[in-house]
Amino acid sequence: MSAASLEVENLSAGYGPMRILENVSFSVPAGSRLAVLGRNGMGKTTLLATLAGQTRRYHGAIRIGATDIANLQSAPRAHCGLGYVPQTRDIFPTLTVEENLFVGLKGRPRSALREAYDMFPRLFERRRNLGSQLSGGEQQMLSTARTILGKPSVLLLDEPLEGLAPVICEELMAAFSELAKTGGVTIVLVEQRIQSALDFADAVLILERGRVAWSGTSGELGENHQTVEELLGVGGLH
Ligand SMILES: Nc1ncnc2c1ncn2[C@@H]1O[C@H](COP(=O)(O)OP(=O)(O)OP(=O)(O)O)[C@@H](O)[C@H]1O
Repeated sequence: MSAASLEVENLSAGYGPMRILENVSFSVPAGSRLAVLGRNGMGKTTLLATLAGQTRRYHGAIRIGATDIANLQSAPRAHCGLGYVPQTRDIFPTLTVEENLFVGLKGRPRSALREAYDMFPRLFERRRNLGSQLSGGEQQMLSTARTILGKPSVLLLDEPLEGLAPVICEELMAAFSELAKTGGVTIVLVEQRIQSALDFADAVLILERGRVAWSGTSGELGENHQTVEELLGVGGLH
């Protein structure tokens, strides 16, 4: 699939009766990169999980290109081009790296595995290792590569750098940037490392208690120290 736009309109969602997101609206043009920022517990993961169809949606539209996917279950959303890499890095620990990647092929030929190995050469080196034998960074690479093999047009990444050493973070961010440049995919990134997110993204959305508190370009936020301090609770970018 090629990159598609993502449009979210008046989205309210939560868990059972507990409303977390309130009237969230934003749009991400095809092929561009949005970073979703916010302090802990502000609804970032809930937003991605809602886009992926894994929470209770009260109302609102979610469009990939011209298709409204809001009433679809998770699996058909994936068929419409939505790729989701959750914070939990849902890999299969008892399968090898290569077997994990097979799951992502979704009917594509085995030769397509080359795309995953080109993106993350470490996975090729460890292709016969079990998922449980991978480091945190390698698990993140595997989870991302498996999703990418499904050729999503919109890719949701939830805190891919969490708990990883700086050198691995750089490796991952470089791979994501390369993917965004050449892979024909629209990317929504939830990240705590603000500077990494700003370096990566074209546009930024800040969530505060489940609502959009600020949106603009990465450049605008980088210069807006007051907003960074008020909404992200940090004195400077890191
Ligand atoms: N499965 C769940 N059931 C009920 N409430 C939940 C569930 N998951 C999250 N919440 C609540 O929803 C709110 C938003 O949580 P969410 O994980 O979306 O925030 P976040 O911005 O991603 O936080 P963090 O940066 O800490 O990961 C929090 O108050 C959290 O306690």
